[in-house]
Amino acid sequence: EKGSAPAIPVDPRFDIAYVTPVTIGTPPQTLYLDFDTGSSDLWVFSSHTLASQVRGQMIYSPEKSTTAKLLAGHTWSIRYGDGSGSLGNVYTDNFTVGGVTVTSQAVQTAQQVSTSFTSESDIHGLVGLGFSTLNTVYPNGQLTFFDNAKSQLDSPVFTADLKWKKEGTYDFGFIDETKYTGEITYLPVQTDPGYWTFTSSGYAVGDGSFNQVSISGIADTATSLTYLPTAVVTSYWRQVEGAVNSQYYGGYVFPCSSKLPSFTFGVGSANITIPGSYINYAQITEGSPTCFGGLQSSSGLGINIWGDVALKAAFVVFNGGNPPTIGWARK
Ligand SMILES: O=C(CNCCc1c[nH]c2ccccc12)Nc1scc(-c2ccccc2)c1C(=O)NCc1ccccc1
Repeated sequence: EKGSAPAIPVDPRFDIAYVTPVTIGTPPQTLYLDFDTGSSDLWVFSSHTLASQVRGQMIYSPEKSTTAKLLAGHTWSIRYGDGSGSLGNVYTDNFTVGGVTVTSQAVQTAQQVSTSFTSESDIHGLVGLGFSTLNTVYPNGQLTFFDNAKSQLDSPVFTADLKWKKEGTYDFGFIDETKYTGEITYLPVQTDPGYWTFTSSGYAVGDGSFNQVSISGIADTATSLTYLPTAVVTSYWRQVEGAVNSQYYGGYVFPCSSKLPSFTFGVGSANITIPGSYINYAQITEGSPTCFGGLQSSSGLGINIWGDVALKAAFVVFNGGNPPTIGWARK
């Protein structure tokens, strides 16, 4: 089996996230979910979510699905690094994305969500594509959609082809050769604690010299920006006149009129180049002459995150084989 589904940017002004249509239950209920390689819970806005915390999101109503089954005595609660989070109960039901169906997928129904999720009416939940060890369901952890689907896929892989301000795709079970140029470079993945963690071989700013330095970080489709070590990020923004690391705005800001240099990162003996335009993330407020950078320091996080700003410059293969590996190609 194999499938393909669109990755639709939530806000065409700036790619804060990408959502993908899925159907849950019988008869099928359609929701648009954020596919997330940086976590492993599949949770949705639901008929159980506090009404005051729902603002236009589509919801999953298990009571309207003839195939929904409550996973009695199970609950979940997740907290993301940005302080956002959600919690609730668990059902199993039919879950389909891009034509691939898992018949008894654990679907975590939210009873409560934090304000950042309430305010994002285009995101109706998340589909965790990290390793199932990160799943928060208690007392028994549940498998991700990919772990459940793996055995029925032609190949135990999924790929991300995210695009700048345009619709991209997630493919399941196959690698579409038309989506990339040159070769795919595969790297080993550290699966502990459960992220797709790999080590980049270094970086270059614009057409400057390449700095050979190992940068261990996670490939995260649901983190908008890219967070790298301070030394790397400082050497990038030093090339931009007027760029400052603003305490007030919580990161590097710069004059929107700047022409930003590209950022190249090493993957084995190959490399991926992020065009400067991808690193001009957004005006700090509508109409402001000051813009917020898409490349920020990871020093406050304790982890380096290759988020959408980096991923959308590449074709990325998440290989769930034994051992798992991650593949990068230019496109
Ligand atoms: O959680 C995810 C992926 N799901 C995000 C879902 C989500 C959370 N608000 C959302 C809002 C909209 C859509 C999806 C989400 N990735 C990881 S791995 C490690 C960290 C981390 C650990 C410690 C400290 C910091 C990060 C994060 C993290 O918190 N990223 C979000 C972020 C990272 C930095 C800054 C802001 C956000």
